[in-house]
Order: sequence, then structure tokens, then C-alpha cells
Amino acid sequence: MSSILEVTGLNKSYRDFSLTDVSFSLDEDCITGFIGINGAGKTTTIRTILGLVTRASGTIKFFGKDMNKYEQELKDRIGIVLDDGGFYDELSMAEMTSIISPAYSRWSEQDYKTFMERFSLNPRQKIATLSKGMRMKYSLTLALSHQADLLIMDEPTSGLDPLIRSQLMEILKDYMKQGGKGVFFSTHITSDLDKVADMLILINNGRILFEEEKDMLIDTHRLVKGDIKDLTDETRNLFLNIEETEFGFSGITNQLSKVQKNMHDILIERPTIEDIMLGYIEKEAKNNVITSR
Ligand SMILES: Nc1ncnc2c1ncn2[C@@H]1O[C@H](COP(=O)(O)OP(=O)(O)OP(=O)(O)O)[C@@H](O)[C@H]1O
Repeated sequence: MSSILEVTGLNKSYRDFSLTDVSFSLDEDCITGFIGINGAGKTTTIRTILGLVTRASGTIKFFGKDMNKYEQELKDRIGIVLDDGGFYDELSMAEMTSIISPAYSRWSEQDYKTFMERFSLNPRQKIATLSKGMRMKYSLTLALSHQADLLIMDEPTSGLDPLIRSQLMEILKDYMKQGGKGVFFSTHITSDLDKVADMLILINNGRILFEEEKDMLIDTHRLVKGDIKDLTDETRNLFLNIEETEFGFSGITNQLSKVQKNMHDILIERPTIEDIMLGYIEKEAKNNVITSR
């Protein structure tokens, strides 16, 4: 499998936030979910790898080529969906499209019309009058209309109703069927990824906490529920996080066999992506408290 994007040692600082040594890679034929809570650094990472904000250090290679040297050629091959879209509000979608489409060497008027119809968008409607969801659908239409080899989307599902969200997931699966393509999309709505993602990358406080195959991640973690009296210093350490209530505890573990050896009368469930994400975030928060003491 060849690499579609390689990000190595990316650093970027704002006054109160930094991306620290962000490295990851995307393989072709993979849909990768870029997950993290609000303010984790998803948008900053995406904008930085696309060269929309400057970086302090790091290398970015799309399709094996350096973004600094081949920016125009590479952007021709990337379908981009950003939250603001960068559109001119006073234009209609048709007028905006006539400005954007010549920038792409493989623009397909047929694909454009198909997606505009699929999303029930009227090309004559002014951009200023589009709802948030319609704006997102228009962005998606543009990204999907120039035979891109990689789709990079920042929170594409935010503002979309559940019907359109599931339609989008189907569109992504169809897009991948062409072969040799890749999708990278950020979201904090992890349920969107359950059906479609192959890989997951978790970012928190500007650092990558894991980059893992989704199925592997779910297979190696379990949600355990049990009685608080079974929690000792030793057993607590077997969990990424623990939530205690008056009825008992629940926690995420990646050491199930040890948990089973040391704890009895427990319920073991398959975790969701969100359970695992929160487990790692809470574990990091706990570690940060310990190291800052
Ligand atoms: N231009 C900027 N100047 C200063 N700080 C910024 C700027 N852009 C982003 N930040 C800060 O960087 C941090 C990460 O923001 P970012 O938008 O990358 O997070 P996110 O993971 O995309 O969040 P969300 O899910 O809420 O969109 C935030 O604390 C934000 O305030």
C-alpha cells in the first residue's frame, strides 16, 4: 500500500496553543478519521498541512512529493472541504463555481451536476442565503467534482442532518471504490466513523495520541463494568479511565486478560470509538496532573 500523505515533525505555535511534533501518514484505499475534542488541534493541523497557515517546522509530502515544491500540482489532486469554504457571499453558486472550476485540470461538469442534484442545490441560489448544511453540501460538491485522489475534509458532517450524514458516508464509500484514493476527515462526532473509517488518528492538546486501524483498536479495548469494591490501586492501573457512580464503575482497558484475572463479577462490553477516545484523553489528563505535581 503506498502512502498518500506523510506528515513528519509538524510544529506550529499560537499564543495559547501548539501543535507538537505531529507525525502521521495516510495510506491509499483508506478512510482515515481524524478525531479529537473541541480545540484539540484538528483544524490547525489540516490548515497547516494544506499550507494555509505557516508552520514552524515539519515536512509534508502528498503522493511522495514535497508540498513546498509542488503545491499547485498537488492541490489539483486534493478535494478540500473546510468549514468556512472561502466563498464570495454575493455570488450565486453557479458564479462561484465558474471561478473555482478552471483551477482544476480534471474538472468534471457531469460530476458537478450530479452532486448538485443529489444534494438538491439550486446553482442560481446566492451563497449568502445558504444554510450551514447547504454550504457544506456545496463545498462537498466542489471537492467531489475534480476527480481528486485525496479528499481532506474538516468537520464535513457538522451542520448536516442525520439523513445527509449517512448519504455522505455512502458517497465516501462509493468514492473509495475507484481504488487508489484516500479520505481524511476530522470530526468530533465519532459515530460517523463507525461504519466507514479504516484508520483513526486521535489528536489531543496538539499531540497525536494514537494512529491505529479502527478494527484493531476496537478489538484490543474493552469497556468493563463492575463493583467499586474491586477497585484497588493495582486494578485501577489496568484502565485508561474509570467512571464511578453509586451503582459501580465503568472503564476502558487494553489489558483485558489481567482485568479478568484480578477482578470478578464484571461485565465486559465492546467499546465505541467515543469510549476509547475519551479513555485516552482522560488518561492523558491524569498523567499531566501527576507530572505537574
Ligand atoms: N489563528 C489563531 N490564533 C490563535 N489561536 C488559534 C488560532 N487558530 C486556532 N487557535 C487555537 O488553537 C486551538 C486549536 O484549535 P483548532 O481549531 O485547531 O481545534 P479543533 O480540534 O479543530 O476544534 P473544533 O473541533 O472545535 O473545531 C484552539 O485553542 C484555538 O483557540
